[in-house]
Amino acid sequence: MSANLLTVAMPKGRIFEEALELLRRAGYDLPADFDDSRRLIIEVPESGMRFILAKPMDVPTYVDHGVADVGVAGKDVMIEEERDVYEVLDLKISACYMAVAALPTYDPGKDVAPKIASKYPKLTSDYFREQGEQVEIIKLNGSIELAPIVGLADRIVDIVSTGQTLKENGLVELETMIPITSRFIVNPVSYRTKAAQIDDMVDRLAEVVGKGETV
Ligand SMILES: Nc1ncnc2c1ncn2[C@@H]1O[C@H](COP(=O)(O)OP(=O)(O)OP(=O)(O)O)[C@@H](O)[C@H]1O
Ligand SMILES: O=P(O)(O)OC[C@H]1O[C@H](OP(=O)(O)OP(=O)(O)O)[C@H](O)[C@@H]1O
Repeated sequence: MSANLLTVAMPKGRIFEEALELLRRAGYDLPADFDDSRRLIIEVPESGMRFILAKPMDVPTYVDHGVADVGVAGKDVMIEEERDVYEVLDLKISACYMAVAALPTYDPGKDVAPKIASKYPKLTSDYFREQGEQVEIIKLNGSIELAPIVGLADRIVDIVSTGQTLKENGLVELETMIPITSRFIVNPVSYRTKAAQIDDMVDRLAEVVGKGETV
């Protein structure tokens, strides 16, 4: 791998397509078959970039360790991971929010230490500590809405986008917690050693994000 390329950690999955579109609108000439394979490293030397395709939750880890110079990560992941990276730009893509939900029959005053299921144990723990409520957190890796239905948890903390998953599983939202969008993140050392390349990328992205707002 050539060392002078800017390494960009991209989240696979939901955010990927929107992030790719943003990069293209920012003037990066990315191959049409960019996302058509199982390759995890894609070099685009003509744009001076190398992309590494990671699980969304892992993007800040790659950037923190400096194996990626920059990356794209959801605000949810940034809060949960607490990595030593700079969050330099709100890309305003993949918007959703974090919420507390439960079965409609659930009585919030009932339990001393209610069980809260979530994929985000740290975010959940911080939130309830700030609320002054003692809770027991049950970490799950997905299908969070299942937990209250089968009696594993009293409430859940999860991402809501359209609200369809809550609705189809008969859950109701109790509290809206945090609005989420994807962020452009930078490794602090890279920000010094590759300042020109990174500043240019931030400027170009900021330009299209700004334009997007007025459409
Ligand atoms: N409806 C949504 N559900 C989950 N994440 C969403 C949603 N809308 C936007 N996002 C953003 O997408 C990111 C998650 O992407 P994605 O669901 O592809 O990955 P994942 O959670 O690792 O999924 P999986 O474990 O199913 O592979 C979140 O960090 C969040 O910022
Ligand atoms: O409000 P909605 O538009 O329905 O989106 C929210 C749902 O999408 C995500 O789940 P995902 O599809 O990533 O599956 P998972 O439960 O396995 O994480 C999230 O965890 C919610 O369950």
